[in-house]
Amino acid sequence: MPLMCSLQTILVGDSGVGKTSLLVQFDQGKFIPGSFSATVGIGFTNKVVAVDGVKVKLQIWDTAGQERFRSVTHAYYRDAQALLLLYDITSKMSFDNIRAWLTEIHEYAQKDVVIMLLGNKADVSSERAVRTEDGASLAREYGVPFMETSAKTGMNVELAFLAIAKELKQRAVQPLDEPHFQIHDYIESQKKKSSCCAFS
Ligand SMILES: Nc1nc2c(ncn2[C@@H]2O[C@H](COP(=O)(O)OP(=O)(O)OP(=O)(O)O)[C@@H](O)[C@H]2O)c(=O)[nH]1
Repeated sequence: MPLMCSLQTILVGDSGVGKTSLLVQFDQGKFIPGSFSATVGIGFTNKVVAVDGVKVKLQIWDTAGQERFRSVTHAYYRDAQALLLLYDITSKMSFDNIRAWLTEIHEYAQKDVVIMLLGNKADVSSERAVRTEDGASLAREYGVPFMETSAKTGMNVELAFLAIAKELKQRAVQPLDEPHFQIHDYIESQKKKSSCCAFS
């Protein structure tokens, strides 16, 4: 299978929402429970995924959510083609901060960056502080796709990254006058499928 393109994706959101855990789950298929060790600065992982018969290399940058690293991470926004913006469904504050994150993204990232909103820690339903419909409605307001994920169980983790890879790959190969791949429709159809079938 030929390697088609290399794409840069960046994970952002408040400290502790689960950015590193999401990336570890996607890359290694595991969740490391226990004490929380905040990311210092920035790290990255390369992951090759197959999209419609071609290989796409995702270079995924994992940023530190802590305020004191903000100027370091801004520098990486510029080169990103996609951005996964996370909040924690058990933290209302992390959700309330999403608007501020989006303001920063619009200031520093490329105009056509693909943004996806993720409500992580969906496995911790007993401590839920943000309703699914509130996440969906904020995403609609900004015109970005949305899903809830769990870095612990793996729920929707692969789907989030593969939807991004598919969107970016389509943008890279598709002439502008052809009908565009619809990331929202794709995610909804895959969410319905995933309750019964493997991702394809
Ligand atoms: N139950 C549950 N815990 C999670 C999930 N994702 C992350 N955690 C836990 O939340 C804590 C913070 O996770 P990290 O992945 O380090 O968070 P981060 O967003 O990378 O934090 P910074 O590096 O400071 O920006 C850790 O204790 C994780 O084990 C999840 O989906 N479910």
